[in-house]
Amino acid sequence: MVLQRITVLGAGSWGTAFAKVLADAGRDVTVWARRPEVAREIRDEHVNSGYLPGVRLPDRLTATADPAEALAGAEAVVLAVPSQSLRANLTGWRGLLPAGAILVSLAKGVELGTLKRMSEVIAEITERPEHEIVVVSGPNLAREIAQEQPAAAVLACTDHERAVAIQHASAGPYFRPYTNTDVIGCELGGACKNVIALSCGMAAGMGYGANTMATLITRGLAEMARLGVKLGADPLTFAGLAGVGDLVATCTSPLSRNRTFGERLGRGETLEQAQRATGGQVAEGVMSCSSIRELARANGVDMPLTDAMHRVCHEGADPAKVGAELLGRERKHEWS
Ligand SMILES: NC(=O)c1ccc[n+]([C@@H]2O[C@H](COP(=O)([O-])OP(=O)(O)OC[C@H]3O[C@@H](n4cnc5c(N)ncnc54)[C@H](O)[C@@H]3O)[C@@H](O)[C@H]2O)c1
Ligand SMILES: O=P(O)(O)OC[C@H](O)CO
Repeated sequence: MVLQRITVLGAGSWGTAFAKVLADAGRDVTVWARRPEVAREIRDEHVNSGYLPGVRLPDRLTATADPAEALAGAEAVVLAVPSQSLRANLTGWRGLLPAGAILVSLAKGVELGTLKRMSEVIAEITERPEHEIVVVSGPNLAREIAQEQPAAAVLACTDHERAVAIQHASAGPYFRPYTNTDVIGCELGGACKNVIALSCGMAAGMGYGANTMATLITRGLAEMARLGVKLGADPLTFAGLAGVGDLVATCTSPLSRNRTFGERLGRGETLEQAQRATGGQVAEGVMSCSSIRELARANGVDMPLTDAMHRVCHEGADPAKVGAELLGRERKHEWS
């Protein structure tokens, strides 16, 4: 399957950076931007100054604010909007999706209310089988990729052929995509790491150092793997790019919006203050801590860090008190 014409729906940080990856790999790419002025800037000036300032976009990448125009003739459609708005956006685009186009999800989250992974939401709205959906995950901070810093990613799809098609369409000198058939593990890894990154940011904001970060990353990995395995994921996935890889990148980088958001909470800001300061950029963990916590509870899985972040974000709990409670829990074996 050779793909040439690809549409990216969403012109935020990762949508634009991934569109650049595809164009640099030789694909003809059209980006849909919600705001016409963003579409115009990408199309005419080859920049997206609001999301990726200083990055020159390839000439073969164009943009429009008209979804019908963006989607005409697309062989693959990349969904690059935040998790909690994917359902509403996709419902509007449903009738415009070309038959047979491979659907690709960039979103990292679990839907509030339904507790569905993004590929499950896409399958439900489009009435397509899940094997037609490819999930992109891994340590992929958009700004670094847009600057052409080397990185790898995972393309997960239960249909290996479709994953390979997107692999061929996106592989290039600075972007190395691997295929994987464990969609559940890759999606849960991507969603859960945002919550753990919030907790690492919070710890940094409280003045803690490397030992605390390493503890949160490692125990975060333990709880996300516990949930994943319970829901049918391959435990090995969590040792890979969509697990520990993305955890390390997001939990340690000042570029991560989740980590930065958590840092503000750790410094004593309220949720509203932190939201105002991040100026509309999405920190998916803020919502996913609640949906993942609910998913874990429904499946009898213990996720103390996720529960703690829910309490800080949505119940006004004091970070220091929550930290003390985490340390004071019943003592246990590392793997129990
Ligand atoms: N930024 C990254 O480094 C990165 C990397 C990997 C994965 N992701 C994931 O990709 C998804 C998209 O992230 P992003 O960084 O491109 O987000 P972003 O906030 O930078 O951009 C979101 C885009 O979606 C559009 N949009 C449409 N409907 C919206 C709505 N109701 N609310 C908000 N925005 C709406 C916005 O206009 C914008 O173009 C997220 O799930 C994120 O976790 C991001
Ligand atoms: O900036 P964040 O925190 O949304 O993280 C971005 C990516 O998911 C990192 O892989």
